[in-house]
Amino acid sequence: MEKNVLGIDLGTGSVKVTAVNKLGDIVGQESTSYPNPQPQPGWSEQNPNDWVNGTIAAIRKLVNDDNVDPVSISGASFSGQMHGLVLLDKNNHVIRPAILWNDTRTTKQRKEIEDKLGKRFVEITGNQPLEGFTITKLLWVKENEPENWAKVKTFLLPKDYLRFKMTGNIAVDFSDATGTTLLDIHDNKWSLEICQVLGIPEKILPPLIQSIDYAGNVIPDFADEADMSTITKVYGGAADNSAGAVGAGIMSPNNALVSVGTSGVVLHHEVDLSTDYGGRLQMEDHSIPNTYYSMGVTLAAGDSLTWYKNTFVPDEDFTEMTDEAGNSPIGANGLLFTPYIAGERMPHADSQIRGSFVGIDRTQVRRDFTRAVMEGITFSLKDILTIYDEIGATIDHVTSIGGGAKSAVWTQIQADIFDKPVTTLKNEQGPGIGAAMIAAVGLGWFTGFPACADQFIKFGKTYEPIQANADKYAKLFKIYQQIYPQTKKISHELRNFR
Ligand SMILES: Nc1ncnc2c1ncn2[C@@H]1O[C@H](COP(=O)(O)OP(=O)(O)O)[C@@H](O)[C@H]1O
Ligand SMILES: O=C(CO)[C@@H](O)[C@H](O)COP(=O)(O)O
Repeated sequence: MEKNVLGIDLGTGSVKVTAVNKLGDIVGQESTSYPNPQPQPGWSEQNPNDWVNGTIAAIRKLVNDDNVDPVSISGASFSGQMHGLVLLDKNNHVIRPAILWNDTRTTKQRKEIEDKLGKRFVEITGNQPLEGFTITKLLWVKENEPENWAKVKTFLLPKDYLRFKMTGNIAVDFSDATGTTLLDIHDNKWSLEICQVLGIPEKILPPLIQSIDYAGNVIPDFADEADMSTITKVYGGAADNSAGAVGAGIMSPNNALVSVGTSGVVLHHEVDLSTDYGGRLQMEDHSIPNTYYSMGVTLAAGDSLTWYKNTFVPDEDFTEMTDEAGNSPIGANGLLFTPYIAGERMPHADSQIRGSFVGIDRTQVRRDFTRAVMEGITFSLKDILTIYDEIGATIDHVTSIGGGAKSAVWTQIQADIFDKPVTTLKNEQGPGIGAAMIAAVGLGWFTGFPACADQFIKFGKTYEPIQANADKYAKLFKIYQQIYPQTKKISHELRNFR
């Protein structure tokens, strides 16, 4: 009988489940969307049980509509949206909605950590204590919801909660543990120094596992609900950007990953911790054992386009809308957009900045606005690539994944703005393929990730930069870079009106 692995990509907009056979062929792919409530400006939450129910619904469709035999599913693993805080009580029940990676309510807690630990925090974790990271969310609950804090037995990251519901076992994998910024990245242990200084009880720290570690079989309750078999072995899984890098074959430093999902990411493979980014970029443990990756994150990349579409173009699908933008010229007839609609993380770690359209002219039409949004998101990723340039990294090629890579118009814009060749995957779901690869390596189907990559990764088209476009974008990028410093004060003053 054919054997398959499941890659479960728990994104912010939806969960995508991909079944892949031993040859690396996708034999089924299903997804379920779920809401992302924003109860106040800057807040972003999700109900962890929506992730579980969404995954169950997607797997049921895979089994019943795509005819993936449950007994053929030898292994499953995960790619998960990072940093989100799931708090569990003594009965392992969820205490409050998860506080997500793009929730920026925690500026006060960020400052407290900076005041108490200063540079030492970056030395230990490889990261700054930014609003997005789990540690500031823990402190926020401790300070603002003492009744919930008193109930906390442990905490998990999003995909780790899903794994717990599938296997009954509690653990966090290392690639998501660095994203909490509570892990000492040098010795891969929870930092008791940070816990002590910030008053976080050691007893709530969950056990740590590697991405490729066996984490248990699917338990009968979950198998019944999802039409699965308890034969399926479950493996640790990884932070979505780690899994995305694996699924896109980013295994050397000259090839960067760009991901446009809800967030936007530029990611660089790091063989060790020798490059000191000083917290300007994130540094994370990788799912490939004993390696790391650095990355910069735009908080609202695909999220900006989704906001724009829902608000102004609700009756067209993404493909129609982005294709139409292909008929607007480079620079959208003089219109620029900054995607800071949820604040920004990198290069401007500013929870109060907000987005803007600059240069609106009465000759412009809808396609210009759509193009400006797509270009502005891409400029924000170029801003991150510029940090790598300054540090001296040699990146000569980009692999592009995530929902944004579905659009040929946008991928060409990426090639032109980055002024580098950009390759897509045949199936843009890099994180899902990466998650399936983790299960395949965990099962021992392959000797390691490089051998699995040879079989599982199928590249699509390469978009070469068009020099005339790249030259125009280089000039526009200089203008784009002036918008943040010039709108910062205005954005901050508007805070009280949001
Ligand atoms: N056909 C398309 N063309 C361009 N962008 C798209 C298309 N479909 C979806 N997107 C963008 O991709 C984003 C979702 O990407 P995805 O990788 O699924 O995100 P997540 O993992 O955060 O759920 C959306 O926010 C949207 O902006
Ligand atoms: O915060 C980060 C990475 O540090 C985000 O990249 C999240 O991991 C969410 O990812 P998507 O839902 O956009 O894939």
